Amino acid sequence: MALIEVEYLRKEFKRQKRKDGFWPLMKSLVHREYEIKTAVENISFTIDRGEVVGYIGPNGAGKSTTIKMMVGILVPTSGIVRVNGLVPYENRIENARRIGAVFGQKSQLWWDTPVIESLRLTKYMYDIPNDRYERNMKLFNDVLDLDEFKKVAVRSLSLGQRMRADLCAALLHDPDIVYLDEPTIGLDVVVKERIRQFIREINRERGTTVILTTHDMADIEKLCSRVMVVDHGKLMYDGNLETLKNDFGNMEKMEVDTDEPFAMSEELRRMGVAFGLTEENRTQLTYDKNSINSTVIIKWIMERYSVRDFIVKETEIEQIIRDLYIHLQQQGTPVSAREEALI
Ligand SMILES: Nc1ncnc2c1ncn2[C@@H]1O[C@H](COP(=O)(O)OP(=O)(O)OP(=O)(O)O)[C@@H](O)[C@H]1O
Repeated sequence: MALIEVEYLRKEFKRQKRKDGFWPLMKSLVHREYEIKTAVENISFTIDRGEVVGYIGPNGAGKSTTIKMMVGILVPTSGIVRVNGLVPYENRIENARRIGAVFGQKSQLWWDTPVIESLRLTKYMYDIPNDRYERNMKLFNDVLDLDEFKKVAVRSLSLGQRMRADLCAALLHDPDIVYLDEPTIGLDVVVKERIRQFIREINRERGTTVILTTHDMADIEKLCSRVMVVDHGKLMYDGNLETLKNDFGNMEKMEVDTDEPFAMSEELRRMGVAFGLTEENRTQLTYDKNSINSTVIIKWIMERYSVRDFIVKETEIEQIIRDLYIHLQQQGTPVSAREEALI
C-alpha cells in the first residue's frame, strides 16, 4: 500500500473581492463581496515509502496548500488524503507523531528560547527516549553543525542557522515522512549544500520519505528522483527526473575553440544547428540532440577548422523546467509521464 494516497483533492478559499479605485474600495468596506479561489483542483497521486519527491510549480500554483492538507493544517474542500492510513486533519496528533515539517518562511521553534532548549522541548513534546534523542542530536550535529549556535535564542539566528535548527527539530522524533516547504530559500550555497547532504542522508540511512517544494532547481537535481509539477491548482506533470530531462532537455549546447574565427555555414543551419555567442574564437552551437548527434557536428567542424578544444553541455535543469512551464502556459494540458496519475 502506498504511504501517501491523494484522490481528487480539492481546496477552495473564500476571499474578499479586491476593488480598484477609491470609491469602489470604500463601497466594498460596507458591502463585502466574496469570490471563490480554487487553490488545488482535483489532484490525485500516490507516494511510496522512501521516495524523494519534488513538488514544484510557479508562484501561487497550489504547492503549499497541498502540503498543508497532507500535514493536516488545512481541511480539504473535497477529496481524500490518507497518510500512513490516517486522514491527517481528523487525526492531527497521531499524524504529527509520524511526520516532520519545515516551512522555510516560518520557524516551528520557540522564538525567544535558545536552540538547545527548543530542541529539548521538542523531545518532551514527542516523548522521545533519552538514548534516541542523544543519538539523533549527535548525528544531526555532525552534519548541521548545531554546536556553533545552540545557545543562541532562535530570534537571533541567521536564516541558514534557523533552517538547520528547524530541520533538526523536524527530524528528532524519527518521522516516516518529512515535508519541506522551500527549505533552502534565501540560503548561501554552502548552507544549501549542507542541508541537501542532510536530506540525502536521512533518506538513505533511515528510508525517510521526503516531499519537497522549492523554486531552486538544483534542489530538484541533487535530491529528487521524481518530480510533480502543479500549475493553477492542477497536477500537470508527474514523472521521474530522467524522463523529464528526456522530454524537455533535448536542446544541447556545444562550445568550440578554433584557431581561426568560425563562420556559421548554411549547411550547418540546414542540419538544425543554431549559432550562438562568439567570444574571439570561441563559438556556441545549439541543436536538438534527438535530431543530430554531436559527433556529426564536431566531425564537420574538424574537417574545416583547427579545433583547440570543445565541450558539449546538457541543458540545465533550470532551462528544462522553464521550457516545461512555458509549454504548460501555452498548451494548458498535462504532460504525462505517469498517465494514470493525471486526471
Ligand atoms: N488562506 C488563503 N486564503 C485565500 N487564498 C489563499 C489562501 N492560501 C492560499 N491562497 C491562494 O491559493 C493559491 C495557491 O497558493 P499556495 O500558497 O498554495 O501557492 P504556492 O504554489 O505554494 O505558491 P508559492 O510558490 O508562491 O509559495 C494562491 O492563489 C493563493 O493566493
